[in-house]
Amino acid sequence: MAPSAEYRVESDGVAVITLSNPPVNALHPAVLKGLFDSLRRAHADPNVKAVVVTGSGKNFSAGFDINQFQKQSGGGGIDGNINGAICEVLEGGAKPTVAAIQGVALGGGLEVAMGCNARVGTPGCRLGLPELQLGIIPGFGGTQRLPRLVGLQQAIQMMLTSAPIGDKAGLKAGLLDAVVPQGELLAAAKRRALDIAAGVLPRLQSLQRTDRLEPYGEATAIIDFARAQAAKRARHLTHPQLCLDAIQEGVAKGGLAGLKKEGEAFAAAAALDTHKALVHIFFATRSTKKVTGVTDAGLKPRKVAAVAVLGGGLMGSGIATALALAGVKVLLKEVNQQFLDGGMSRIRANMASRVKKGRMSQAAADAAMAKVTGTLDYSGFGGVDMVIEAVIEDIGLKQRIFADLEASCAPHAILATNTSTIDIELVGAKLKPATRERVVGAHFFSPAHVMPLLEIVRTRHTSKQVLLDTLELSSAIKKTPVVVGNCTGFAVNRVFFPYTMAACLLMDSGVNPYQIDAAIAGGFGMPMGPFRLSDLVGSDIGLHVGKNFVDSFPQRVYVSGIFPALVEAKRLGEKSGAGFYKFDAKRRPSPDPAVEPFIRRSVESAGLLGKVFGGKPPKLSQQETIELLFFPVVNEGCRVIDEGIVDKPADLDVATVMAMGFPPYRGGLIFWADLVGAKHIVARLQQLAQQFAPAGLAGFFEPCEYLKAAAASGRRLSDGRAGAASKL
Ligand SMILES: C[C@H](O)CC(=O)SCCNC(=O)CCNC(=O)[C@H](O)C(C)(C)COP(=O)(O)OP(=O)(O)OC[C@H]1O[C@@H](n2cnc3c(N)ncnc32)[C@H](O)[C@@H]1OP(=O)(O)O
Repeated sequence: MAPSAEYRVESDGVAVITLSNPPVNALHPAVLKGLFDSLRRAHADPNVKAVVVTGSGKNFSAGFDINQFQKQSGGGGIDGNINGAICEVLEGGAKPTVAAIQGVALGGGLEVAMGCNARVGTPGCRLGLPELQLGIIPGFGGTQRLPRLVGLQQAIQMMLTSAPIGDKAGLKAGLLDAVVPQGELLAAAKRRALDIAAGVLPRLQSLQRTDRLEPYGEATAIIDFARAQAAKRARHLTHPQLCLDAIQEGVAKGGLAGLKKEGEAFAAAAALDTHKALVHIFFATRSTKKVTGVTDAGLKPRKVAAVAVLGGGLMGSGIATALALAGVKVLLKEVNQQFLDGGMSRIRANMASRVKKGRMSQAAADAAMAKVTGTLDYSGFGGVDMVIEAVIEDIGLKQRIFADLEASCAPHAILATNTSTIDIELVGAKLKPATRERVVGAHFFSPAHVMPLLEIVRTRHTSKQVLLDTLELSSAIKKTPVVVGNCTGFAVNRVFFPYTMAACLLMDSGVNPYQIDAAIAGGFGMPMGPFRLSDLVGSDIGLHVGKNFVDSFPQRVYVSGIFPALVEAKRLGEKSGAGFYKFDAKRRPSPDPAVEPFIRRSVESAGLLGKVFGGKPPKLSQQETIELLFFPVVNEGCRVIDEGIVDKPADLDVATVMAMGFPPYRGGLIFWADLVGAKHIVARLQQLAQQFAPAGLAGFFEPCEYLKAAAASGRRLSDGRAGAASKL
């Protein structure tokens, strides 16, 4: 159905304009044109007394059509004409306008609603201005009208957090004038529009209102505070400040001046790489669910209603929590009563923590907990649609478990393993060929009920139906899935291993690890630096996982002496109270002088100072540190693309943002690498390979063929490699 705005005049003299662009009525230019043409028609028609604007289907509108940002540069072609039209024909035309809101009214959608003279909502509707999440600011007058409707304090909060509010909060704040059941929406909106036309209710224009705005001194203090907060929380981002500039101008000089400033600030934000990166992540996140040859194969996903989870440890209990929260029946199996009780209480604690944080009610937590049943044997396994095995990383144990599953489960049941290191083919190696088609990797990230990514690992045997069902389950439990091929580390851990290794290599060259952390966290924008992360994960885990990469890719690893030494001294990180950092009772980290002897010994045994740097530790700028750590990661990411481990390069962007904490406003690993440029990355890696060759470490930096080919041809790394043999 082509995007449009439908127009009809009803017998009571109300013109109903319906925004129509399924599924969310995004404001495509054709919808906007239709809206304004219809409004002009209504104002010119003597039979029309008032206008109601609504959306087709389940939603009012999710805002401006984000696809336009990718098609056109400079903010998708948004200009002052739209704001002019909103003022003239929506807010201030001859006939009053009322918005009838169901579902979402977000971004430009809410801005259109705020341009109307009143708003009627339905239970469950969601109202918000999430533009900052896309690296832009509201551009259809939202920076001016929202503060005038709900007050500056709440408006700024809504814009800076991008978080929508519901119908009750909307009514309380004054954003909605009434909330009525869905079936009465249109009638109630029409009645209100006719009452305004008849002068029974006042005709309010949001842009002219000042009654909800705080007094000037207070308003300035609120804006100043918001600026300081935004500078602290989003120090790499300028668009929150641009948003506040527009708000401030409106408060100081009035709504029309504010609108003008909003237009300038919008254009400035739209020109930044941040906006391009965030729009890329928006679409990339949605496109991971579309897997070539799987989701386009004409198969129907089967519902996974009951899942058995094997192992109630940290991962198993987290997975069980995620499933139960989504209403999936869970059978939790452990080897003895003590372990089972431990697993059940971990799930209960996960639920309790959500209740404490106000994220769910106690009643909802109880209902979710009631979905979980504990067991010590396989007797109930015949009734489940899927099993997720989350026991320790022991190949023999896993093979035995999968043989038991083959015997105990129904012939349709999906048999998934949550391994992060073991070859999935090996896990299913001893099963019948038909059973192997049902074996898949379901790699959750810890804590599994919190982390948003799920790596779905397919083997050469995994059937398309099993992949489709697992994708469906992943959506049901609100995880973003990335389907990947089977290799050591799959996609996420595989691109991650050179990161920690490069950090250690730099430390072993004599660079202070706290300085490295500062460059990567504060400087680049990762949630924490590699050494702080190592303390979070645990040096014992790091050492264990690292061995897999040393075995699989010996030609391009760096093995530091620091991890075995830390593990031996029981400096395991946060869980033992000390690692690279020391931790207080509240688990707050601070640099620890006691780790210095460990570092000194590691530097001495590495011998890099002498072999590579002539005895003097290198003095690297922040940028050089970032390049030394991330270019090997990009290099490995390119190998992952080249080997067909991911379906498309954008999947790696989503995976690195969601699992590694790569800053979303940099667009993910490969998007960022393209902004830096393959040519520069190759040149720098070659230079590093040469520099570290005397220590036998050229292979750690040597750029791969995919990267070199892109640098030579000028192709973007995110274009993927046409014709590459895919493992998917
Ligand atoms: C000038 C203005 O100030 C500028 C703007 O308005 S910018 C736009 C501001 N609006 C937004 O940021 C809202 C973005 N959308 C969302 O948050 C969510 O999509 C939603 C809450 C509306 C719905 O979520 P959900 O039900 O999970 O469905 P979701 O998969 O996200 O979206 C359904 C489809 O609509 C598309 N879509 C959602 N919002 C869209 C938009 N504003 N423009 C274009 N397409 C959009 C999605 O890409 C997806 O397409 P697909 O099926 O082809 O993958």
